[in-house]
Amino acid sequence: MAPKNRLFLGSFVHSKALDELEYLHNAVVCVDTSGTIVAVERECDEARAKEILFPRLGWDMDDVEVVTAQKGQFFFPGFIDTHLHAPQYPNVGIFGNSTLLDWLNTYTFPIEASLSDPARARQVYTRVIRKTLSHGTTCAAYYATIDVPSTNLLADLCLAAGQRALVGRVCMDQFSPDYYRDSSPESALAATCESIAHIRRADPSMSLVRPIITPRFAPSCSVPLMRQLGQLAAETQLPIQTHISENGAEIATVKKLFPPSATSAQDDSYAAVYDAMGLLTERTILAHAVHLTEAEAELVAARNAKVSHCPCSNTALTSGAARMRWLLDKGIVCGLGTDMSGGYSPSILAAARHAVLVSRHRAMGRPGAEGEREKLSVEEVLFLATRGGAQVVGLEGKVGGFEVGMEWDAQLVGLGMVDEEGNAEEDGGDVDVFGWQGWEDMIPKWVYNGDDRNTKKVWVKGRLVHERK
Ligand SMILES: O=c1[nH]c(=O)c2nc[nH]c2[nH]1
Ligand SMILES: [Zn+2]
Repeated sequence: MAPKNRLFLGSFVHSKALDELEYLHNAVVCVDTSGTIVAVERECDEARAKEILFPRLGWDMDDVEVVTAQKGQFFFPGFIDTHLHAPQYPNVGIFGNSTLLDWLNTYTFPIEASLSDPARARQVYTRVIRKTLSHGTTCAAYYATIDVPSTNLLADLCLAAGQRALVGRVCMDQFSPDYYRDSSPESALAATCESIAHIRRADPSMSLVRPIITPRFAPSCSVPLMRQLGQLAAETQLPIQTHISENGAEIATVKKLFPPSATSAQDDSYAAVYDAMGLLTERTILAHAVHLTEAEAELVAARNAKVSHCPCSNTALTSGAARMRWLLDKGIVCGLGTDMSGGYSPSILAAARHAVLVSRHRAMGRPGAEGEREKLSVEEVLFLATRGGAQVVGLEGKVGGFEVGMEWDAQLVGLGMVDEEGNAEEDGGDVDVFGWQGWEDMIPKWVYNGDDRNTKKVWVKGRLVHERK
């Protein structure tokens, strides 16, 4: 069915600034057939929209779909997951007591290698896309595997399902098992180019799905491979994603594998290695950044590289508690990542909640103003989940908020309004709200207790891509 112009009515909530949400009540948002927001009007209803907006927009009165947020419901921008591994989805929740390097060998490389089976890849990727959409993730920066056909399949499936995505074929030519490793830098580069070409053919305008250059992390990439990928990024201007400073043993490995004599880097720090390889750019997404030194953070900030904060993963793998306030104070653009399956949850709402809690753990033991400053607020983590994420993936101005000219990537959130008999009027999951509670109460209740039961409908670029039955 051809898309219609759409009129969304009700309450809209989005980030205005890092620490400020904006509430638009009794508002309307008009979205045209291309999925672009063409009008936003406060204190307006359907009749008034038809009277004043439709003539201006040249819209046919009788050919518009109307979507109304009911009591206890509101529209919120779609979440952006700035870091996750699609092939690891079957392993969510499975990590035992492992830490990064043994987790990779025990759990992660075997599951990723097994996805060269096309039937399994289709099954897992179909599921991970549906699952993340059902949690309100309208855009995801995916790592696939080293296998080209299944990486391409992931991009195709995102496109078919309507999920906005960056899809990266993983590069790794060392420090990995024989059964799951690129045979040379040249073959890794060729395979990457093959996948890039496929994704570009699949979505020539890159309106929904884009390729992303993906050196797994420094330890698993040789110097020649990293250099070639850096060159490719410079030539193509494509984004890059990788991991940085997640875990102590990993950092020690980087120092051992990449002395400045091998890289011509200014020192043996993790960030300096990427910088010397041409991989630290304004289009680079660095996952974790838990243990960056002062000098490294300055370098990341100077290069305007972005950070994906993955608090569920960092806690699950006992990697550490990222210093988010410190990174933000340096002006480093940050977003949130589930990092499935280092992270155990497909939900960015869960990542947001965990980001708040990790920041409180950082605050403990730091009495007074210093500790207070560590704490992230609900408003801040919702910014990271939406507008911050959009900046991280290079889509700021296009998604992450409700302004004219932006695309309608949104979720309809529904909370459980409790009636006078104590019954919740609709299935609000664990989020019961009472009539006397205001929006400033409802939003934190959603962040702390919400889940996919509250995600009623999800749109990407105006297309309805999930509806909770
Ligand atoms: O969280 C992580 N997940 C991974 O798959 C990975 N590979 C290298 N480093 C990693 N960190
Ligand atoms: Zn990761």
